Amino acid sequence: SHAWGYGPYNGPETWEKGFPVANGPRQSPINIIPNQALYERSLKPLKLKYDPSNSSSILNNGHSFQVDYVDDENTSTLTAGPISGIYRLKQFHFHWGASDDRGSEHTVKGFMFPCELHLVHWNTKYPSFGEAASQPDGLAVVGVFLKGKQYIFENFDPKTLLPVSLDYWTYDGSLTTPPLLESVTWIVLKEPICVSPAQMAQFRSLHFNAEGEAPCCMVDNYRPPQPLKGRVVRSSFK
Ligand SMILES: CCN[C@H]1CN(CCOC)S(=O)(=O)c2sc(S(N)(=O)=O)cc21
Ligand SMILES: [Zn+2]
Repeated sequence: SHAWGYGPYNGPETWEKGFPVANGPRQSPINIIPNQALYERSLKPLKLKYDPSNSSSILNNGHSFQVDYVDDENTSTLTAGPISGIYRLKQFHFHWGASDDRGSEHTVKGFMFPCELHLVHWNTKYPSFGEAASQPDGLAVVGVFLKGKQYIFENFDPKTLLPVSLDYWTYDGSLTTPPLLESVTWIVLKEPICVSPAQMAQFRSLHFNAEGEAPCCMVDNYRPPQPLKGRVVRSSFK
């Protein structure tokens, strides 16, 4: 079977063939309707602790580009928020559009941002990332919207990718790419961060395919919103 992707013949509408869970009860992304979210004051603030020295590599995996982290210690972790226990940062990556009118995976009242960052963490109650990825409480992904504006990065560690406010929406969902595992507690931050048009142009200059082949720009690598199927989205803020 041909590999999954985002094109007309292997895109999100075809994924159910290889991955029947595509029509499962807790698929991601979703459209977030803020005034239908349930404020829960018992939801704790997120605690994100990142050690920049844990970053190990950056690679184009043919679907996005991702920065991988060394995850054999609790030095870059997500705790509190809607989760219990300690989740370790495994990698972060992005999804974006061919133009600024689309690209994010989650939408807010139908609004699409040009880009969305995903910080992927796994539950250390399981022996490994791979094991955690198949458990209903195995992963926690922090989603951050990106919008257009001039934005300078002073130095580079995941903290600099986070907005001032860590107010968030949370719901039980899945990977947004195959294998679409329904193992993700989604934590979507309300406040976007800013990137410049030049930075978005850099994203759009990446390619889906390998060097030497006819270049195919890596754009529109997002899955559209999936049915809520009765799930409740909770918010950490009023
Ligand atoms: C291109 C492949 N993407 C997936 C690879 N991984 C799954 C590994 O299965 C054992 S993963 O856990 O690193 C994640 S998180 C994620 S999203 N967009 O929901 O945040 C997609 C993937
Ligand atoms: Zn993602």
